[in-house]
Amino acid sequence: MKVTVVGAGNVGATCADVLAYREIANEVVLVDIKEGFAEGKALDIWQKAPINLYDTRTVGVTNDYSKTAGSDVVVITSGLPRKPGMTRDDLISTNAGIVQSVTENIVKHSPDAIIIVVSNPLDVMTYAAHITSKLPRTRVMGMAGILDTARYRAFLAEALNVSPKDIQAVLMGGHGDTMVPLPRYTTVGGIPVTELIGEEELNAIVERTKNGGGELVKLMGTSAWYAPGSAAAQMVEAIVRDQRRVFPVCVKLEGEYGIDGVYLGVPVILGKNGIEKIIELQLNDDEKQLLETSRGHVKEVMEALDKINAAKA
Ligand SMILES: NC(=O)c1ccc[n+]([C@@H]2O[C@H](COP(=O)([O-])OP(=O)(O)OC[C@H]3O[C@@H](n4cnc5c(N)ncnc54)[C@H](O)[C@@H]3O)[C@@H](O)[C@H]2O)c1
Ligand SMILES: O=C(O)C[C@H](O)C(=O)O
Repeated sequence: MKVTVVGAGNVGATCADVLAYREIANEVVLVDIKEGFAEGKALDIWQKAPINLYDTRTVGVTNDYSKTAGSDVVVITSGLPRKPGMTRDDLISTNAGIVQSVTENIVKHSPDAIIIVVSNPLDVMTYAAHITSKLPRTRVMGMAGILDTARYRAFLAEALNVSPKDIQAVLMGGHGDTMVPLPRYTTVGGIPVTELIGEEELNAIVERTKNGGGELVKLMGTSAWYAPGSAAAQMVEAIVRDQRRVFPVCVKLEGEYGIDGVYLGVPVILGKNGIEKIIELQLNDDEKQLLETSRGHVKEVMEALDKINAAKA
């Protein structure tokens, strides 16, 4: 299995490293626009192989997509991260240009690839990659839900003083302030979370989760990478090993949840064909309302992208 990761910065290099040391792919190609940068990162990861004992070959290239040819999965992390005081949506005009040109190159050299978008604003960059690639929606998806759910699970594990391994949760909607954590679908070792934690504390955790990316941007001056890079690698693993994992993933909705033509995080089954199935939960009225708010926000940013593209055309 061959996996390309575009963008050898914080998230891309972390993702490549996880793919390598966990031997999720046989070959990982890292691509960056900065001269020598991807080559350096790939060499560093390869030099770790004798220490951490793995065989995955890592190759770095500067903007040379011929080396990515025949990739089974491509992860797009190229683009600016936000700085303190910015929203993810502030990145739209710069990152749309980058994601669209990268997608053209990917599809030219790997027409059968499955594409996982990580660049922000996530839902709209998934839209950008999808319309540029012209691939079926099952093969172009965005990573955010695994990360947002992991933050929620990590905060819950801390509050309950239990292993994060035992916390199962699902979260829906856009990757931003309007994301929709679902306490009704959160369990701790099979026990509904609401039996273990008070409403006020749970609400505080939900709010912290919604602001999870911003909390890290404030602390570090740039956005997160360990959890995001690992989350993207987990999606790659589900695909290349045909694991049929159930994850929240950003995908174009075509009637599911009563939503058409908007890219939102929903629970899916992820396997060798990409999105094998979209799972439709029976949401209650409050949850439906939250999802509708999220849909409205993502739709607005999608329209902003349409305007940017129309102005360029
Ligand atoms: N979806 C998520 O949950 C999530 C999580 C974290 C970060 N992100 C997003 O991922 C993106 C990357 O974040 P980062 O922290 O790795 O940033 P970074 O600045 O460390 O790395 C980005 C890399 O992209 C490269 N790049 C820029 N234009 C390129 C092009 N045309 N072709 C190839 N490479 C190009 C840059 O040279 C840089 O090395 C940001 O947009 C960030 O907001 C998303
Ligand atoms: O917060 C960001 O800008 C990066 C990413 O979307 C995250 O949630 O960590």
